Amino acid sequence: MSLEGKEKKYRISDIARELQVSPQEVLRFVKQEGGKVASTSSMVKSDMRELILDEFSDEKKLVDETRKIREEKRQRLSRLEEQSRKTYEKELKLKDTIAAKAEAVVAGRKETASEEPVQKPKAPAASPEPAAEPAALAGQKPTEETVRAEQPESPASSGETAEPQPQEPSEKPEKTLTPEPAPKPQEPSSSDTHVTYEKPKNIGGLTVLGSIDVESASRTKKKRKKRFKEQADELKGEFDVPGRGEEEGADKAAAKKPKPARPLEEASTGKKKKGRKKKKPEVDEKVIARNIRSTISGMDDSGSGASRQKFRKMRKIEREKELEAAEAEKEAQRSIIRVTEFATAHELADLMGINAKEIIQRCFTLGKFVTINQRLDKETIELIALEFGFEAEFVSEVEATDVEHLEDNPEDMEIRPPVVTIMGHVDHGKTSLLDYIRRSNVVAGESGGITQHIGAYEVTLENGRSITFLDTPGHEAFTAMRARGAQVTDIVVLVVAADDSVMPQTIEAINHSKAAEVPIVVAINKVDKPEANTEKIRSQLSEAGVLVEDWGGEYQCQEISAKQGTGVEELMEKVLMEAEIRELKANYAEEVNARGIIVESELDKGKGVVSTVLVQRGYLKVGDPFVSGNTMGRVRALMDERGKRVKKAGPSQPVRVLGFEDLPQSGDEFVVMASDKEAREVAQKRQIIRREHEFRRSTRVKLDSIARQIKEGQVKELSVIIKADTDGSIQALADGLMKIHNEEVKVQIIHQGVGQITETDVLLAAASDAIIIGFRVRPNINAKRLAEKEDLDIRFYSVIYHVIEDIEQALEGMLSPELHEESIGSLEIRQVFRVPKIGNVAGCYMLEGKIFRDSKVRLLRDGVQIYDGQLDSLKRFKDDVKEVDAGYECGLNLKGYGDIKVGDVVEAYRIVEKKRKL
Ligand SMILES: Nc1nc2c(ncn2[C@@H]2O[C@H](COP(=O)(O)OP(=O)(O)OP(=O)(O)O)[C@@H](O)[C@H]2O)c(=O)[nH]1
Repeated sequence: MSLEGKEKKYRISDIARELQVSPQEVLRFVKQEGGKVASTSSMVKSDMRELILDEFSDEKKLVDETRKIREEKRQRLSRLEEQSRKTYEKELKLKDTIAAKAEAVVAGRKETASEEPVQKPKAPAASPEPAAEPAALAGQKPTEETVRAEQPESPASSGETAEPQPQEPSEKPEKTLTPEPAPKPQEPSSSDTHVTYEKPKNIGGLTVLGSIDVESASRTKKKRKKRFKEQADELKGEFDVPGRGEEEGADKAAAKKPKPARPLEEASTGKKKKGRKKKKPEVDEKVIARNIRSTISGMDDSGSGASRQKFRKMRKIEREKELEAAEAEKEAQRSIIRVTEFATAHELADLMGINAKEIIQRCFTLGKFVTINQRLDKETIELIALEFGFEAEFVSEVEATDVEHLEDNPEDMEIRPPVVTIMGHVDHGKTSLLDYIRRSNVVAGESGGITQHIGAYEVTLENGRSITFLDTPGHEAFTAMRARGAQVTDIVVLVVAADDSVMPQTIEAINHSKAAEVPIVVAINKVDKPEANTEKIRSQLSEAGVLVEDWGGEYQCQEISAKQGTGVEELMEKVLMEAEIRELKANYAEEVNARGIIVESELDKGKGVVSTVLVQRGYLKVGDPFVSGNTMGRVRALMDERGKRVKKAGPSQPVRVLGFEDLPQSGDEFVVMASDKEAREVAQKRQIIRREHEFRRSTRVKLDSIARQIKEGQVKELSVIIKADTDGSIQALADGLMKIHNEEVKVQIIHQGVGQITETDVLLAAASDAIIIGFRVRPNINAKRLAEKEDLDIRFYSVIYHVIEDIEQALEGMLSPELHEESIGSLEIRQVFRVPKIGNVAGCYMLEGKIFRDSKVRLLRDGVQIYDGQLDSLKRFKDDVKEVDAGYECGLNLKGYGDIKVGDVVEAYRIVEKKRKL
């Protein structure tokens, strides 16, 4: 009674097994439904079980269908086995009979009767028909046995045994066997001793235990035989695997061949009926086992679920191999130290597991004096590491301070939604596809809140499964992320317009996906257009190395119309199928520290830094302290793409995060730390290293430090911008520069032009890390300021030989102390007075700096130098003065030069000697 009252309970893992889904998935669902369960071995009541079955109804259907198919196949197979078993039994019985008869014939008669039975069995053995008989003529069985006991041959089979029967009894065989001589001659057509068939009729000796209507029985038998043969052929065809069929055939032949030999031996020796019987099952088992194996493997090949299983198996093996390789690499990596440039002696010592003193001593022997906290340059680090038997691998600050990746507990790993990027050529419909998916799945299904662009969004399909799309169409974003070491995309949907063709960007997308080893699902778009030619696209794709499934390849392909929405659902199914094959999993444990990747960041006026984080591990929760790139923070708020606040976000879920101290970059890793303190420590460490880099590494190529930069491998070519007063000067300079030979570095002129140095020249130089050579030209004021700000090297020359010499020496690191021109002030000529005896006098306004009476000056017209010399006089009103400051007017005239015009600029400069920096 109490048992009846007790409701039946089911274990979660059993239900999961039944549904062939992950127990964790079921557990999660039960928890979602409010079930109080602790683990996958917890029990649930039948109503919960119903709920689970309901939730996983698709999976259940699939499982049921697979089971049904398997069951059918198994039944057919066992039928076949049964038939073949019976056939063998029959054959062997027949052989016994024949052998016995042969003995009798040898004993009782003359002739070559002993040969006949040997060949005859061959015929029945070749055809499995008799197997149908026992089933059909069950009533005969006892007859067979009884007869065998007395005179084994005759009743053994009503059909085939008819041949030997006539050898002994003459009465019955005639009745029973009259219809048989007809079929017999057909069977042993290969035999050479058919003649003897006629004779057996006279051989009597059978004991009749009962009579049967052989004619009708044989008709039915024949029919059945025929039917069975057809069935067997059909099944054979169905189960046969190329190559296996032959094997099996060979097996059968092998199994059959010895049989005729046995009766022959035995017939001649006339013994061992028992022994023969004992051997029978042995042969049968082997053949059957082989049949089963080949049939099952045939089933495996044909089953769609099985191919997935196969793939999983392959993946498992692959993963094991990867693991082994990783282990081997780990071993090899033990002698490699990952160090940032400009690490301190102390840090380096820590990394190598030695005392900092040893490093200081070693540096001393190398002629370098360093202190424990002194930062070492790349070259020194490499040298010291080598001295201690290590190889230095230089890493970025983020890599160096990478937060330890903790192992995931396999129990916490659950299937996660795939992350998809849509790629394709311009105008092939990427945005339209994204829009359609979004419209049909997101907006429609949700109420309230305006969907914002957050760089990624999750779509839940009708079947309840989700896909996360990275809303950054195009391979640039994909590649940019990858360049930062972030592999976020699981699957690429490659959109190709059916009314166009495979285009350069399509090829690029394919190459990028392949390089990243990301699977591609092809979407042939715009099939609604009359000019759409999908076959052409398939062919072009195959040429581009993407052979689609319909053409026998491995890439799934779906024809769609992003505009009308046709095929989009199927496309999503294919994406999910691809994801399923890949078994994308993530750690769903509540207690692990979440990790993710920054997809996008922006500075919001009201909210501060807002970043979209794609969670990859664990649950990101409000209040979590984190570090991301060089910044850190504490999660102040989490929002979905509709701006709705959420409390947490799990794997593959994109979420807007508030609480960053600074703007992180997309592709930066986002790691939740145990405490604010730890987060701050890591972030600060990264910031220090970054600052040090910026400080230590001169980003600009400078002529006086180029040799060092070449040595450090930072510079492989010296880019030069030439600005000169005339075309002739440019040609002469360019020719001279191109002749400079240096093994490690080559000179490349990236731009040349006549006229003053402008802001554009400076910007170009800044962007391409070039130096500017001004040959008898000067920069305008803006260009000058920009060059100062950008810390750009602009060199001024008036003699071609000096340019070539300087560059040659610079490349060799032998640049002599530089005679550097320092501009001290500039004036603009606003009036020109003609003074008798003196010549032209300029009325000027001091624009900037100062001018001294003994200053060297050059006259510039439109930035081009037209005179270089000295002042003849410098006056304020009528008085001679020694200097004039900015903002004042003055009068001056140039020594020996009177061709001055309003608007010309007089630049005062001095030559200073600057030591070469190396
Ligand atoms: N007839 C038809 N037109 C489509 C289809 N899909 C996209 N289009 C049209 O093709 C044009 C380009 O589509 P987009 O979605 O902007 O293409 P895209 O690849 O995102 O283009 P970019 O963002 O410039 O790279 C638009 O005018 C769409 O209306 C479709 O399935 N059928």
